[in-house]
Amino acid sequence: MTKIRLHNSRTRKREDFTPLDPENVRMYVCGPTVYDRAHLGNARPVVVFDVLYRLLRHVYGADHVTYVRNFTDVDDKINARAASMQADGDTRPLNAIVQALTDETIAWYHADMDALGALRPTHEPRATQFITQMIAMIEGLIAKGHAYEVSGHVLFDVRSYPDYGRLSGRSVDDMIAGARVEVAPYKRDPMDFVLWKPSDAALPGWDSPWGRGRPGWHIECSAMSHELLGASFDIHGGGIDLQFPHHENEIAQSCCAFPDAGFARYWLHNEMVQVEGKKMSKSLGNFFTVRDLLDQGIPGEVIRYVVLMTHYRSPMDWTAAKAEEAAQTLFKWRKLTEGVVPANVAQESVLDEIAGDLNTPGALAALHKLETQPRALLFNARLLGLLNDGQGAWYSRRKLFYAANDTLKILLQKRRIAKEEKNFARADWIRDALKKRGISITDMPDGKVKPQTSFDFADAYFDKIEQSERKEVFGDLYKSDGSIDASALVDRYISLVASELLDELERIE
Ligand SMILES: Nc1ncnc2c1ncn2[C@@H]1O[C@H](COP(=O)(O)OP(=O)(O)OP(=O)(O)O)[C@@H](O)[C@H]1O
Ligand SMILES: [Zn+2]
Repeated sequence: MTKIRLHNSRTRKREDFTPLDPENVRMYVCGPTVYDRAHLGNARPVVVFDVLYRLLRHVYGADHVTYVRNFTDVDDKINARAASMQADGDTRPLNAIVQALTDETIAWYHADMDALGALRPTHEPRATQFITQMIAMIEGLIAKGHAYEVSGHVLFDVRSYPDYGRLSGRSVDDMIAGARVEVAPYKRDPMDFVLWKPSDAALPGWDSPWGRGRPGWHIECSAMSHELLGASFDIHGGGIDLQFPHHENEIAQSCCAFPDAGFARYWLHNEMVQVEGKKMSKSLGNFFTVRDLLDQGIPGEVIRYVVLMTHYRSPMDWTAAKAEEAAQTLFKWRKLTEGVVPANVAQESVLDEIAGDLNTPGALAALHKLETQPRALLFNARLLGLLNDGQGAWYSRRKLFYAANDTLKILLQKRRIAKEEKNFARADWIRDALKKRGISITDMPDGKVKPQTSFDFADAYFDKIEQSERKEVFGDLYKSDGSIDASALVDRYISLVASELLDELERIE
């Protein structure tokens, strides 16, 4: 069996991975707070843990892995967004806005992450569906002396858990000094964090022993992982920005609620997507969404490849050069594997890299060496979630486009040959047919031919094409604002005319 080795943030060591139960390997990853489109940073853990999920499925069998990734659909950031929508004129009650906002954001998230070739996790619990379990867990923590109620709030008492801070390797006093902790008069210790807080009538809220209120963020993950994976499970993942305080707090809650269980055994954290050295984040406003990239015509598979180019424990950034390199490689690989039946064997060179703490750049390098074996290339690329069926539409479009480019070359070559053969009627037919469609060709001194047209012809052509067909013919040219570059449109127009004329030539000959 393939030996999986993972860097465990908790021990700060690379460890052999042995699941509690190989029949049911269990992983929990913190999912998004749903009030906005996912940015590229949010997509990174999705891709990273999808690679791990695929690896576990490969090694233990697809039916022997349970992967849970939650949706945080109750949160002050969601309430704030809903309130600002109300301020902007949305007349619905706040609760209705929150419901619509979270539903819509989840649908976007699914569409965007599907486009990246990420498998849907086994369970995608919404926090609001597990309020009962959260309340029960909080009651248990109070009963054991790990939490206390003050004026409608329930707080976790960090001093009651001596291991608090172990995950991030800090003492409580260091954390107080370094962190921006909310100081509140009702806290016994500034590090104590909220398990439950009161909601006024307008805000989402649930009845509880402490009055109508809502859960804190951290308790959501403790309750949902316990409900769906049990008190002990194998892997817990998320971005490094969650290590403290979120994961520290999850550990404190779960280990105090179920002291005989171990909670999560392997902790994995992905490093951040950065923009000019800073974490990409909504609050800094330095982000672009996955949807922005897709709308620019960058295929999801290319975005995924760019993410895989960097090891998950190193910071990464997005550059146009990387996207270009990814697109060229994937175009080549799709071409090599067109119509090929995948070999059903994982290549050690690829698998060892993935199993060695998810060394995806190493795995990509190993895939390059498989280019002479298309069947192996296809199977092993799919271990990384690349070259999936149903994700190659961009390839077909691009191929069509290249083919259209080729047809222009072929057409002009036919004209050159006709001239050489003194078949001037044919050479003139080509020139005149192009001219009729607004494309003039100039013979350059170096023997090359330069096609030229005015934008008006391209534009008229565009207008003539049925709305429903436009996506097929011009889909890859649209920019994120919905417009098409004039020069891209003109180039495409010339290519399309050339292929039409080639067809016509074939018919009349
Ligand atoms: N720049 C980033 N790079 C990598 N992962 C990130 C980045 N920003 C957020 N994440 C991860 O995305 C996942 C979803 O997190 P969440 O929805 O809480 O993001 P967020 O906190 O709303 O984003 P932001 O930090 O932009 O406000 C988490 O696992 C988090 O660690
Ligand atoms: Zn979490």
